Amino acid sequence: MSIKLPQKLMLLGSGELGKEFAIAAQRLGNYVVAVDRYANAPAMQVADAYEVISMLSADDLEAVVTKHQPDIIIPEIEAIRTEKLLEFEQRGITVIPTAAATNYTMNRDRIRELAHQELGIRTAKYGYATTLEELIAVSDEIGFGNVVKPVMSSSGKGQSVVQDKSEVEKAWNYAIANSRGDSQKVIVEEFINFEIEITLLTIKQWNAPTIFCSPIGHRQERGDYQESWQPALISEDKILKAQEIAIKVTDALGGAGIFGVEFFITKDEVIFSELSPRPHDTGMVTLISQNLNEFELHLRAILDLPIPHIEQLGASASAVILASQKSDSIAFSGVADALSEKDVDIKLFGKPSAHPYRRMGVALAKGINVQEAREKATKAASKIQII
Ligand SMILES: Nc1ncnc2c1ncn2[C@@H]1O[C@H](COP(=O)(O)OP(=O)(O)OP(=O)(O)O)[C@@H](O)[C@H]1O
Ligand SMILES: NCC(=O)N[C@@H]1O[C@H](COP(=O)([O-])[O-])[C@@H](O)[C@H]1O
Ligand SMILES: [Mg+2]
Repeated sequence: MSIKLPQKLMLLGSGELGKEFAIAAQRLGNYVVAVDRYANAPAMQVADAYEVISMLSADDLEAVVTKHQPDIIIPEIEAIRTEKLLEFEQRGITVIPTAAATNYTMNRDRIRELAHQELGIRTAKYGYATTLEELIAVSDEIGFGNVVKPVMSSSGKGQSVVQDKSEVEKAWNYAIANSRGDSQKVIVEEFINFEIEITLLTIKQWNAPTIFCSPIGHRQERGDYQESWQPALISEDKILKAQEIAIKVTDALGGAGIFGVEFFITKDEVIFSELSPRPHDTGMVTLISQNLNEFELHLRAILDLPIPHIEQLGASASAVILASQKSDSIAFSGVADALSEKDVDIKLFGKPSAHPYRRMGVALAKGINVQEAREKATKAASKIQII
């Protein structure tokens, strides 16, 4: 297969990850339509056209696809009416990585069943609940501490760590209140006491073997990523084990594009957690750490362009810049100060409004080792204030 350029690409979801993808796509002259639930979303600012719709509405999706006639649809978030994507695919539009893959990963339960039940991959012990009573019962089976998450959510929304029985009701209410769409189902997972958690960026190509980036280590708070670094210092045999699992899952999902495959690494085990069939937030470190970043890799894989070599450029890190309060008028201070240090870069996403913990930007750094890179990135991020 050889894909002619330019292509008309429709991004479903237009946040910071979509913005960097749109920039990569534009650099090869493609036409980008950015879609999201609110106006002036980051990717819309760099796209040829944009649409504001509910991506959970089949009618809204139909209207924008009819209007723009994209060659390729590229989901950027999980919460999309994925049944509609199956229909578009049947009508001959390419959906990345495949419509079935977006359907599997829209909810945590489907991808978990695929990995654990069908492919026999080691995951945390887990169960589901659709009422508080069920959650109480299933929590007892799984044991404490455990982690309760809505089956449809991302970036830690609605997620809590439950230490004992007295906290179950609070976790239920929090999960249901923060679930995306109309889902009332939660997953309970055994708490894994990992040494490190990693994202293995896995690039599945149309006509070439699957390739990998060097593993990315990360640290999360409230279920949301705070800093990431590359390379993650884990043993070669654990990397090979993670690659083997990533190949299994991504082969089952099919198609082409980058996947962020998440693992918990314990002293003896490599435990599959979940995956994004698209660039991963922790993979923003590749904006500084590689010759081709995760967005360029996604684009090349989608457009069947060669990836002759992925070069890791040395110890690098990213640290998030979070909002601390609600605001509709965003301005930043401290940018000059943060950029005064060598090998430090800042990306500000241009989100039009803020609320507590919303990710507004990211600081990137290179260092003589991972520890120094992390310190530089964290220090740079801390200098940026939202005023
Ligand atoms: N079973 C578990 N044991 C220990 N920690 C966990 C467990 N499940 C989740 N976590 C912690 O919470 C983080 C977020 O969980 P998870 O990746 O499932 O949520 P998410 O909302 O899909 O996040 P994202 O969309 O940003 O990838 C994990 O990266 C990990 O740090
Ligand atoms: N872990 C998934 C993730 O990082 N997704 C990224 O965050 C955006 C939503 O941000 P918002 O909630 O601030 O609008 C999404 O559009 C995507 O770029
Ligand atoms: Mg995750």
